[in-house]
Amino acid sequence: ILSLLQKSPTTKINNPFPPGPIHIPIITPLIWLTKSLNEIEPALKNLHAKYGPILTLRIGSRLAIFINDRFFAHQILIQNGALFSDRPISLPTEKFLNSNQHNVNSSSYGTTWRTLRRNLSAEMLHPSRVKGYAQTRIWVLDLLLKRLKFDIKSNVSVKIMDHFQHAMFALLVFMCFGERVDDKILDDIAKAERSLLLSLQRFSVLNYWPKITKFFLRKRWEELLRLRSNQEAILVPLIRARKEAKKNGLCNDNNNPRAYVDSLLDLKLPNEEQRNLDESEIVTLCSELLSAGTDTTSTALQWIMANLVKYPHIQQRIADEIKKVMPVSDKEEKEEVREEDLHKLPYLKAVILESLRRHPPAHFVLPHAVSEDVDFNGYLMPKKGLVNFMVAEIGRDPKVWEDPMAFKPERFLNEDGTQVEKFDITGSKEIKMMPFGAGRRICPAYSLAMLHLEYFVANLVWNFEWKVPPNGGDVDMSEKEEFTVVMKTPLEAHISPRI
Ligand code: HEM
Repeated sequence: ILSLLQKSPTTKINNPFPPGPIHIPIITPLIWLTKSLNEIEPALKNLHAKYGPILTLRIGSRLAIFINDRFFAHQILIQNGALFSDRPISLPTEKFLNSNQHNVNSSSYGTTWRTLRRNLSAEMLHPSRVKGYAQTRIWVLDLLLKRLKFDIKSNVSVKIMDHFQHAMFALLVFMCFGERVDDKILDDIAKAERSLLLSLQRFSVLNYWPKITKFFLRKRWEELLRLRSNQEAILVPLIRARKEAKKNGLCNDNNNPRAYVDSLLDLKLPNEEQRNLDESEIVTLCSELLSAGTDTTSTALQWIMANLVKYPHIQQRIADEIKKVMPVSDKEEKEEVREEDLHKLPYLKAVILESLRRHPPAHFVLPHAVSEDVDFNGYLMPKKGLVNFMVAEIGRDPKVWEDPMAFKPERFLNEDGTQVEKFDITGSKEIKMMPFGAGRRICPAYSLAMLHLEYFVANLVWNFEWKVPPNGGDVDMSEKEEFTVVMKTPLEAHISPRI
């Protein structure tokens, strides 16, 4: 209770906080606290309509500022990035899972974050490294197509989300540990990661009055410990196996590109006496890569394919575009669409951008923390205050996007069908949508994610025709919150080989 009564940090700036709804000490902060961000999204939309594009909520002991305006977002994230790129101090359960803020997404804006992010960007996401995993993508595509072909033999329609998640997982596990783990281990890793992700909200209550909850909610604390040790029990053997292989000089040749774990085993933390990461921290960082990359990408894939089922003419146009770049072949098996050819497919890219605009997998970014008191357009943004952005709303702004709820890939094309001046998804010059965030904390993997989406969608359309199942009615595009914002009714499609 004491923490809920804490005063706002003292400040020399006398401006008011941005406006917000009535604050009843203890009661309203607790009400907001019990809900996830996605749960309060509808309330936030109403509050923005009432108070304008910048508003304040007190959530627990924290002051949270929400932005629903692309110019403000640009001012904060790009023009004043250094002041708004910190993360909040993690709560006890979060600290337990993120190794005391030793991963990219949770670490404070400073040397550790820079070291971890630079390592991820240089070692895994640099174009030369991404190229090194081209064979892995071919293998995963083959895996995905085989699973779909197997499924359509016995089923009239296929629930595709599991297949997408499995494929993304296989790909990221390979990039992480440098090996093709068998299906059983893959399943175990996926289950361990998902059960942690989906339980986070349930554990949040443990962060308040830990001394009391440790006693009254002992079972829940034990469950958290069990989930983490289960995750370690699965991932540590893979880390040790790679360490051994590295020692024996078996890693890092053409057949065996450098894995994320290799880079983590070599990494030293400059502001912690150049120490290496310990095993538990490596588990945390690998888990971050897997969870940040799997659900986001497979959710995006599902929304894209749902739109292609809903709008067959858009699907057909992609298929026609691909046909033009494919070599004539007399082989019985279809050739795959190669990633070198993706740049020749502007309509495909437009479809993917339109889907990320209309159905961003994340409706908010991760909370940013303010580094020092800031006078922002006459309001006080206090040090340690949280700032977040209405990502979905910003991409649906009718002042930028005509008929914003309609699915129109042509928005991203010139009249002659070429790409509109390379649409800037990073928002560095101006923000029109921000599915990957923007500025210093932007998703470091946005190019890799775009590559994955283009490569898999191209090949899924090239290999199959996707339709509504017989008697399936229309595709239900309602949203539901999980870790990402997913389809409320998961996509079920009737798929048949494309002739
Ligand atoms: C369609 C796929 C993806 C979407 C929509 C997406 C979206 C996002 C968003 C909105 C953020 C938060 C930005 C902020 O806090 O301002 C983020 C951060 C992050 N993403 Fe992604 N992401 C995707 C794929 C990936 C993949 C494949 C990886 C890893 C291989 C990844 C790794 C990360 C990491 C490490 C961060 C934290 C960055 C930091 O705090 O510095 N993401 N992503």
